[in-house]
Amino acid sequence: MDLPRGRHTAPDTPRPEQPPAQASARDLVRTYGSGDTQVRALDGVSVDFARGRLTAIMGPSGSGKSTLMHCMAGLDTPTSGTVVVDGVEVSSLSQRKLTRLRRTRIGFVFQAYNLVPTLTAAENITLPLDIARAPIDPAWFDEVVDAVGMRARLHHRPNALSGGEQQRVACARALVGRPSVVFADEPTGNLDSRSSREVLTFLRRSVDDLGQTVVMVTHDPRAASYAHRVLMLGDGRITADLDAPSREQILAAVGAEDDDEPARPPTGMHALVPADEPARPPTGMHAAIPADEPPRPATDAPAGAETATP
Ligand SMILES: Nc1ncnc2c1ncn2[C@@H]1O[C@H](COP(=O)(O)OP(=O)(O)OP(=O)(O)O)[C@@H](O)[C@H]1O
Repeated sequence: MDLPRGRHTAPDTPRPEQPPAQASARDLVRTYGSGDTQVRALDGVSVDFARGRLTAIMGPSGSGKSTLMHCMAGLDTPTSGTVVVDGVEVSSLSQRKLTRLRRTRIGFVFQAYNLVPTLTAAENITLPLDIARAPIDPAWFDEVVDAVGMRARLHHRPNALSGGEQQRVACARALVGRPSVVFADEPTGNLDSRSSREVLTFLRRSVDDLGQTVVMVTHDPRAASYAHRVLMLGDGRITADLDAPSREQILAAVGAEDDDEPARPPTGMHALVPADEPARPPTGMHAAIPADEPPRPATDAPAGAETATP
């Protein structure tokens, strides 16, 4: 295979330095349609997503990025091949068990934030757990909320939040159930560069500081440079596998020009929290949810809370 220059390995080469896989695909094929119009969106993809790593998936439009992620997350069914998430073979599950897996083991972040407009930020964050009737760990809720810097905005509804803030709420919602893997599909696609940096910094910190495993589809080399690893797809196959590439290496792999964007911001879990944000209250998450708020029907669940959709 003709891989781009840089630190790379062939896709199927064992990666001894990697921690154990949290999610894997073997010989994944996904075709759509039949006959002359059949599209082979995935053409035999085998990949391991290591635990505690941020992996970016890049590639031209139509190369199979979303299809790969949807198959990994149990949102699409492969034509052949296997997907294993957290030791469970996703591709063999019944619909009921698949729904349960998505609710409890997988977090989602989409380009469209998919927040429920009638709920506050705090309620949106806990929505998947509420629908799944799963317990909420107040300390973890606090940690996630502070990590995304949304402490001062917990009572706001989405229409009172900026796009970046809404996406940070969506990130917190994806993480609050401590999923095995978070799948993020173009999480910065609707954001300006500052908000993108905030969301990407959080996603990277969620891996480095909270031990999360994140797989992110992106078109943006700058976004991909936050990843520990970048996979390139082309025509439904993995064409490059880059370890901790620089933005220059990513740009070379995608054949794009550098646009001189400033370097990534300083790291640090709480770097996102504005300096003027008030100190967090001593109480746990229940202080964040108004007592007079009516219970939410399960039908409110947006696509982003799909993990919790019955
Ligand atoms: N539901 C579907 N029915 C038919 N064809 C599909 C379907 N979903 C995806 N495809 C086709 O499969 C191929 C891969 O699509 P996919 O959305 O995975 O690509 P992508 O790399 O995510 O593209 P983009 O960057 O534009 O989102 C494309 O040719 C697409 O048209």
